[in-house]
Amino acid sequence: MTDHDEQHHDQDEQQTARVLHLPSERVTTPNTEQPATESAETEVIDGEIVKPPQVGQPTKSEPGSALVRADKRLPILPAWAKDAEEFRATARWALGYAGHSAGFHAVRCPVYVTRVVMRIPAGSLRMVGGLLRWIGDAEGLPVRLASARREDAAEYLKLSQQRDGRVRARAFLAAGLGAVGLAAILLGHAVLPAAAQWATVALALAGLGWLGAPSDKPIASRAVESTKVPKLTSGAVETALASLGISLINQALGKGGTGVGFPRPIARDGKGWRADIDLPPGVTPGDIMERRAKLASGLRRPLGCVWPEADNAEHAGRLILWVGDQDMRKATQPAWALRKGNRVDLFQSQPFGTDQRGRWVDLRLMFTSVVIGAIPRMGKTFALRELLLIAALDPRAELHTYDLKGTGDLDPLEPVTHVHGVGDEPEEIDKAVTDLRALRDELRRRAKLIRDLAKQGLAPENKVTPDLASNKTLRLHPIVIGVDECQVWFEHPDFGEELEAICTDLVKRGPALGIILMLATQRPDAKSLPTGISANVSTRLCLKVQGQTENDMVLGTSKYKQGVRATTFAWDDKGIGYLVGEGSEAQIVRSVAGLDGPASDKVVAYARHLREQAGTLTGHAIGEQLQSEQDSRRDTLLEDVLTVVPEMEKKVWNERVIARLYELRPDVYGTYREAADLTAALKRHGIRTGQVWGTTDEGKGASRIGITRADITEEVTERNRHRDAG
Ligand SMILES: Nc1ncnc2c1ncn2[C@@H]1O[C@H](COP(=O)(O)OP(=O)(O)OP(=O)(O)O)[C@@H](O)[C@H]1O
Repeated sequence: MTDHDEQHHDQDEQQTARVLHLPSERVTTPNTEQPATESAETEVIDGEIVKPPQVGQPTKSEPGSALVRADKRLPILPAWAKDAEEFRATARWALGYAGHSAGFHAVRCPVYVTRVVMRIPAGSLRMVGGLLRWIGDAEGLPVRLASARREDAAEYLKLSQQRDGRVRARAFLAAGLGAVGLAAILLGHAVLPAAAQWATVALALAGLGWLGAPSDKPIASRAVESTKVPKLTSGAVETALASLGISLINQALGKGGTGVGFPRPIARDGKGWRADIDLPPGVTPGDIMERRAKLASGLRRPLGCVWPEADNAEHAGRLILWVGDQDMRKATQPAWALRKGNRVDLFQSQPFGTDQRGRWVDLRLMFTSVVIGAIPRMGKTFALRELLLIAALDPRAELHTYDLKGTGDLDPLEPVTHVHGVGDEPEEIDKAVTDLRALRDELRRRAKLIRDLAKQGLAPENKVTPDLASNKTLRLHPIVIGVDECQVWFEHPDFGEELEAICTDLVKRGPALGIILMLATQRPDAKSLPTGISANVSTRLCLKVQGQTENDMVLGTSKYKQGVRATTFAWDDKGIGYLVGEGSEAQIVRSVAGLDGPASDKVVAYARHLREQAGTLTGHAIGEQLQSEQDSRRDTLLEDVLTVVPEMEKKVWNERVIARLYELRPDVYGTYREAADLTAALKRHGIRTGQVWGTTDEGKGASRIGITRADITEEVTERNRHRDAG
């Protein structure tokens, strides 16, 4: 997307301004990148050629003011203070932490009191002993003894005199303080209320008890040790890194090594701790991510809490380690704004899932195409169905849903979908072929229409705008096609190539024209997800996969090398995957949990209600069947009749037209046996047949049922005129 596009989109958003959700992070940002291709590794996609600096040469100073420096400014406020949701989460954590400590100590109060009482004698002795040692100048004793051992009479005499003076002074001071203390006690006893007196006595006894506690056994136990979420410390991180068995790290952490760097303090980030780590030279975040389970073991945390990531904005050795308080797969997700139904505008970003920090990640479906890949049972269908549910909540969107596995996972969408295919039986494949051929024609119609509208200044970016999509007469509403287990189509022996060609076209040209293709597959390889499609798709979601090839097939070339590895997900990480949105960095996202069949039914019920109000229920949703391939061929009946009846033949008997039609297309017109068949077929096109005069092969004149060519010409002309206008 160009800047211009984005500006326009912003305008669109302003025009249709309606706050649906306050995202903390947008997935959709302007995309200037070309989709990854197989050759992307060797191609310069974007950027300028920069001469590498010569070693040992002085680097040129940057032009401009001496005050302008390339120093990186750290944010004034920490991330958690800038986002309302995060602020609340952090405050909740702090309050919880304080509450826990308070509760912990409150429960142990009787134990603490007993400990204090038991330690009062020892405390008293310690206090008296300390006082006597102070008055007797005990600290000077070793020096005096040393001078006595050396038999240095002069020095000993000097030290003794000093000691005598000090003892005298301290004795007086102690006696004075004692007298003042006694007077204060008597005064307090006379003037203070009884409660204050008891409190003072208790405080004094507590002080004695505290004094009597051995230093290795404090009176209060440590509350933090018993909290479920220990603070992440640099020491813990280093221990965990050292447990990974990476020799470069072990060298760095060993004696005389450089250690690992912590460019900023470990701090709270959302519902967890974030550590930015400079790994030793030669170690990449990918090396750590591969050993996520070992890292979790080293940190003594559940696997679902430990999320190492590469920081692509920094150098290749910078790791961001986020350690959540709770296992991501068990953490309760904040409520999904669309769960109870909500009108949606597909031109705006909608909440799709939550990241590790529990923040919503939004996705804009318009102008995109989606591929979802994962091994079976990881939540692929749930994610696809969620996207279709979001689409269903925009009453303008026309849905085409294909559940090629045939288990009915997409059936909840039946009340709103325009075309619904289930399974891979021949008639279902026929239906899909017919539908996709029609969609290809629709794509062409839209391309032409957008071109015309752009000339009139109505489509400034040569793509569908919210206004154009809402204009019913233009028929530029969003069309959303969701296909689960799409490999069934592309591997089909007869139609595979054709379906692949159409889908490739839809992925490439569809987004600008308001056609959104979403494909999900459990076997992301070149056959089930053709490269023409995988290279051009703009939004990718990859749940757990087994290897690098599948990873890069779904997420884009080189993603594995860059450290974006969906192979690191565990078997229990259901619904958790890497999401690469349009022009945005890969991020870990968990799709909406608990969006099962009954929950989907509720969303669909609302979506249907919206469509009933908007009058946009069509096709399968209102019981209309998609015209079969044969039916759609009959659409060319009028043209075919005009082909077989030359202009000079004004009127022709039905039987003769049927014979000629059969010669033209035996497979289509083989079912026409008598004149009435043609009469019935023409009637569906609004054409009436009647008695017409003609001559038999033997030259005899007769009146039989036939057509008037002019009626058909008129109807075809009229229809073409309407189609062009539409
Ligand atoms: N966001 C999520 N949070 C928790 N569990 C989830 C989430 N998404 C899906 N699941 C669970 O994962 C399981 C598998 O989901 P789903 O049927 O979508 O997998 P699939 O990859 O499509 O499997 P298959 O290939 O067999 O169709 C379901 O039981 C579902 O409850």
